[in-house]
Amino acid sequence: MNDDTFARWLCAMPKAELHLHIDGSLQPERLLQLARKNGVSLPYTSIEAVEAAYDFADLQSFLDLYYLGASVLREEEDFYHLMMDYLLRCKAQNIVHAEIMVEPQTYAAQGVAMATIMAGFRRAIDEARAGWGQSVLLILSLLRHLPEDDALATLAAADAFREDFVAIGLASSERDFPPEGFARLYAAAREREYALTAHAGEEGPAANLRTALDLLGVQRIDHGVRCVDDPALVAELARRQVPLTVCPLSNVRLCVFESMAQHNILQLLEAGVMVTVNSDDPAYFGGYLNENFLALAQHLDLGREQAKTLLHNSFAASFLPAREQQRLREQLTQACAAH
Ligand SMILES: Nc1ncnc2[nH]cnc12
Ligand SMILES: [Zn+2]
Repeated sequence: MNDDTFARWLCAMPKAELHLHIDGSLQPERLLQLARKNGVSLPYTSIEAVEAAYDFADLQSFLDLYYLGASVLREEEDFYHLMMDYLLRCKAQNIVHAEIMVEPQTYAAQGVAMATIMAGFRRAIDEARAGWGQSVLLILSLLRHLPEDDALATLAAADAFREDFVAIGLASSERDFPPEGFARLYAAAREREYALTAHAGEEGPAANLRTALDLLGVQRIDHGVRCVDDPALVAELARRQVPLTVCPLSNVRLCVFESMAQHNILQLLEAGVMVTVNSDDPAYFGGYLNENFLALAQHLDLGREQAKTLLHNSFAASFLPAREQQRLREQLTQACAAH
C-alpha cells in the first residue's frame, strides 16, 4: 500500500490516545506567546530557535527543556489554551478518545494552584465535549524525581478534584528513581480507587516493569519497550494482556532506539503483547498520533491489519467503562468496514 493511501485510511479511522503529557503538547508558537504575555524569559526568541533546541541525547536532556517550557504557563486561560490546542488536534486527527496526563507538581513549583490548572482544563474539555463529542479522561501524573511525600501531598490535594481524574501515573526521570520508591503512593491511590499506570522500561531495565506490576500493582504500563530484555516477562505480559502505551517517535527522539527501523513494537505485537501507539510529547518529538502510525508504516512496513489491531488495542486498553469502550470499538469496526 502506498503511503498516501495508508495516510487517508488512517485519518478515517477513529482512534484513542492513552499516553499524552499535556505539557508535551505545548507548541513553540504558544510557548513564545505565553512567555511574552507572562514576562518569562527563555533562551529562545524564534520558533526556529526553539525547534533547533529540540535535539535530545536522552530522557533527561528532554525533561530539562520540557520543564522549562511548562514554566510559561501561569493563569487559568493559559491552561485553557494548552488543553484546547491539543483537543483541536484530536478533532483534526479523529482521536475520539484521549487519556491525558496532568502534572500539578510542575506548576506548584512556580506557585500555580491546582484549582487554576483544573479550571482552565475543565473549560476546554467541556467545550470539546459539547462541540464535537470529544471523549477525555485525565490521569494525575506524579513526578518521580521529587520525593514520594511530595507525590502523596499532591494526591491528597487532588481529593478536591477526585471526579476529574480516572487514574494516577508516574513520570519523569526513570534512571535514578525506580518504581520501588513509590509503593506508599500507589497503596494510597488504590485506597482511593484510582486506576493505576506508571512509566517503566522506557530507559530503565525490564525489572522496573516487574516492580511496577508486582509492587505498585499497575494495570497498564507507559512505554515498557525494554521488556524484551526479559523473554519470560514478555510471555507474561502477553498472557495477562497487560497494555503497553508505546510512543515510537518519542523513543527514537530520546535515543531509546537508534532509528525507527529498529523499534520493537511490531515484534511485541507479534508476541501477543497488547501494545498501543501514542505520541507522549508531540510538540517536542515531531508528530501527533497519526504521524506516529505513519512513521511505523514508512520504516517498519506496518500494514492495515496490524494497524487495526493496534487501534482496537487502544480502545480495549483504555480506562473507559466497558459500555463506552464497546461503543467506540463498534465505531472503529464500522469505519474499518466502510474503508
Ligand atoms: N517520555 C517521558 N518519560 C518520562 N517522563 C516524561 N514526561 C514527559 N515525557 C516523558
Ligand atoms: Zn510519557
